[in-house]
Amino acid sequence: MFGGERAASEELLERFLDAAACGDLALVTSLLSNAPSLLNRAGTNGWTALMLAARNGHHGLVGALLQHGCDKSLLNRSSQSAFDVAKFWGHTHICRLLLRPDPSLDPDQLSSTPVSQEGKRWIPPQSPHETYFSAEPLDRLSAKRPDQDWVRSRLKGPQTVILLFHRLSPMMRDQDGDQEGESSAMQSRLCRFSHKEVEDLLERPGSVLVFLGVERRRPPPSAADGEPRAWFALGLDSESEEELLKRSCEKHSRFAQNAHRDLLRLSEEEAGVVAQARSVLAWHSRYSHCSTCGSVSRVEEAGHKRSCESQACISHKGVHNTCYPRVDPVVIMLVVHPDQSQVLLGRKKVFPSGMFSCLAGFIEPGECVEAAVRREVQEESGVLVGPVWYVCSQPWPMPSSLMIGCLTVAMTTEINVDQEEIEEAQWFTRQQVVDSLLGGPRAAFTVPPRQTIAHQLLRHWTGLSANL
Ligand SMILES: NC(=O)C1=CN([C@@H]2O[C@H](COP(=O)(O)OP(=O)(O)OC[C@H]3O[C@@H](n4cnc5c(N)ncnc54)[C@H](OP(=O)(O)O)[C@@H]3O)[C@@H](O)[C@H]2O)C=CC1
Ligand SMILES: [Mg+2]
Ligand SMILES: [Mg+2]
Ligand SMILES: [Mg+2]
Ligand SMILES: [Zn+2]
Repeated sequence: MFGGERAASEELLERFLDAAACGDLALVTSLLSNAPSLLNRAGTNGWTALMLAARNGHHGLVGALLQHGCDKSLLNRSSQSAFDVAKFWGHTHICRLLLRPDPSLDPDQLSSTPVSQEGKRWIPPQSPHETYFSAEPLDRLSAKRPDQDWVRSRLKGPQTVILLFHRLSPMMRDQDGDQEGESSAMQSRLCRFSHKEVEDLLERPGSVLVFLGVERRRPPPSAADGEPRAWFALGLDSESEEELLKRSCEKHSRFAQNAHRDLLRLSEEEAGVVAQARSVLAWHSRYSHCSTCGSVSRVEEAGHKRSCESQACISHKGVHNTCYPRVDPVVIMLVVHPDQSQVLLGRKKVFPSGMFSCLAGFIEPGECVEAAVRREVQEESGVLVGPVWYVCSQPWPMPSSLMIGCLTVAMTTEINVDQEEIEEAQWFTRQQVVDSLLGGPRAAFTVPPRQTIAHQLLRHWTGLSANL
């Protein structure tokens, strides 16, 4: 290409990218009709039109660029995809658009992982929810819980869904029928039962029924009773797995064997439902007796409260902390080096080899989030930290943690691990973190799965320190 032509081409690209940044749909469309090759071209720092439109919240333009078939897997020089940019700036509606499968691709292509020009992969998340386990597809209707007649009538509703749990594991089935597969991309679904199918199980000794809520979407006009569909969880610890599995007419049904692995294969919506159900059932299984006087306690409020059978017990007066399900707050923090270009990650002995994650620890009584962050970082790594910022949270139903995700800046850098809990801690550079998030041969360590808040904090930090 001659110098003059190149300058004209660069000028055209600049006009095109400017139009995309401003959300000028008419100009973008007209430039594309004359020069279709502009679609995936990148300007300074590797930013494409799609990234600029996503950055500035231009929903219509993002949709139009996708319809033109633009490549949403491209990464800029800070290794950010258009999705990362949209998520960073809080444009959830654009995130949703970017996650929609591309109808023009054949199904085989859809399942393959996109590859960028530089050969780096962008692994699309499943949905724009802040964190896995945090979706709230059901309206919990907590005010209805004490109304036993209402709860009973919803339980018998023709559309009602009942989930079966055996020792805190939900009955589920793998979409592709592969029970042994290890791929985290493999999807599983919860097995759903009607009232009729499990009616007899409700009466079994030790069974616990928990009302989870009703679906937010309106029922179809054809719905038998016109009521939104209600969801319940039924915990059965004394029955045998085999007996319960016989009730499923779906092939390959099974109970989750390893919660940390199997529960991460559900859709975001079902994971949100399981987060509530599993934590409440775990509390019932460990608190069958009153922790104040030792008497037997009974289930109340549709599975959301327990009351001591002894009328004389002081747990009936004042603040009944022992009567409600547990939520254990945990701080999880990404410690940023004073030079801002590295972060501190640690390895627990139980981690798979090569995996490093954020430091974390339970908040203790009388401690605020900031103090817990400072104490746990010092205990586990010997590093002293200063300011603390909240980023996002995640329910973690193993069994009832609420992870409070923070960023904090170190004031000292020398590492001295506690050896009890953490066997190794290390500072990693931004490039090492980015390469590890992308996977592949350049990864310096294995990152925790994308469903964990530790993964999300790492992504958040690479976004913050990128040129967004
Ligand atoms: N989603 C995510 O990304 C991540 C989730 N997590 C979860 O966070 C939780 C806590 O992290 P972890 O680093 O283990 O915590 P800590 O650093 O506080 O250490 C755990 C130890 O604290 C004690 N402990 C257990 N339960 C409690 C409690 N309710 N309150 C206070 N101390 C307790 C136990 O000691 P002892 O055994 O001696 O009783 C346990 O070994 C875990 O459940 C873990 O699964 C952690 C990291 C990442
Ligand atoms: Mg810890
Ligand atoms: Mg600790
Ligand atoms: Mg601790
Ligand atoms: Zn009591």
